[in-house]
Order: sequence, then C-alpha cells, then structure tokens
Amino acid sequence: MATHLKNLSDFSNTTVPSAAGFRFGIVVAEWNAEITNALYLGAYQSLLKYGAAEGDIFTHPVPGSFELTSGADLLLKHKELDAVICLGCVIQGETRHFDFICDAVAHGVSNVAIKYAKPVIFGVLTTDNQQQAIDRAGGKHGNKGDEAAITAIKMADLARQLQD
Ligand SMILES: Nc1c(NC[C@H](O)[C@H](O)[C@H](O)CO)[nH]c(=O)[nH]c1=O
Ligand SMILES: CC(=O)[C@@H](O)COP(=O)(O)O
Repeated sequence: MATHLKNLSDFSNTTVPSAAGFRFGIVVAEWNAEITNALYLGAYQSLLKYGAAEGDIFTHPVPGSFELTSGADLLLKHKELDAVICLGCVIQGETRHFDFICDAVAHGVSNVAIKYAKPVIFGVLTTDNQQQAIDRAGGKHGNKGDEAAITAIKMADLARQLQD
C-alpha cells in the first residue's frame, strides 16, 4: 500500500505490545538533519509512549544514511540491545548517487540484522524531493519515525516470545 494511502502514524488498526524492559538503539543520519531530527523525535516519543524507559534508549548520530549500516553494526557489537532503529533521509539529486546509497543501506541494514539475529529497522526516507520527505516526517502522511519505533517494538516482542 502506498504511503499516500496509509498514514505512517496511524496504528489504530493494530495492537502494539509494551516496550517496557526492551533496550533500543537508534542511529540517526545527520544528512537532511531537519528531516531526520523530526524522524528521531517521532521514534523517541513513540518508544516512550509504549513504555520504553529513557535509560533504555541509546542514540547515536552518523554522518549520512550510508553510515547507518556501520552504526547499527557497532551498536549491536558493543551493546546488549533488543532492536536497532536506523533513521535517515535520502533525497534524489542530480546524479545516480541516490540509487547507490539507497541500495547499499537497504541491503546493509538487512545484513546486520541477520548477522546479529536482531531486528534492525529501516526507517529511511528515500524521496524524489524535499516536500515528499517533509510529508513523511510529521507532515500529512505522518511520521516514518513513529512507524520505525512501532516496528522495533513489535519485532522485539516477537523475538522475546520465541525465546521463551
Ligand atoms: N545525499 C545524501 C547522503 N549522502 C551522504 C552519504 O550518506 C554518505 O554519508 C557519504 O557518501 C559518505 O560515505 N546521505 C543522506 O543520508 N541523504 C542524502 O540525501
Ligand atoms: C542522495 C545523494 O547523494 C544526492 O542528494 C547528492 O546529490 P547529487 O546526486 O546532485 O550529487
């Protein structure tokens, strides 16, 4: 379903488990900071809303979305976490650089998730222009950060259920 048909912050049709006791890493790209800061705010507030403790949320900036993979890997290597949320915003420019970054990050975070058997959430906007990003970072289509946080909670809860 395309985002314009589904608000990224609407979870009225689903059950969100409690986030209490889960430990979350968040890596945030500094590129397009006005967008990624909004994504972070949405994700952080969503984690708290569903019961995560402030002391269980570990946030680290990285230069750009390409470094989200390395950031997630370092967090999982050095900290006991239940999930990592990767937040970034890649906006099409004049060259094909956009394609390479988006592809690298999507595959990269997936590989980190498999490497550590931990949920690593792809909270990265990949847009044609700035307005599309604004619309998905707290604008008319909601906040991708909210969606990423809820996804992290659900996946951490699934992992805990399967461990028991
Ligand atoms: N153009 C965007 C970038 N570019 C930077 C890369 O992510 C990376 O930091 C650089 O290539 C050095 O490795 N990053 C974004 O997050 N968003 C962009 O629109
Ligand atoms: C996604 C990018 O790296 C891009 O915004 C950089 O812009 P350009 O392709 O014009 O160099």
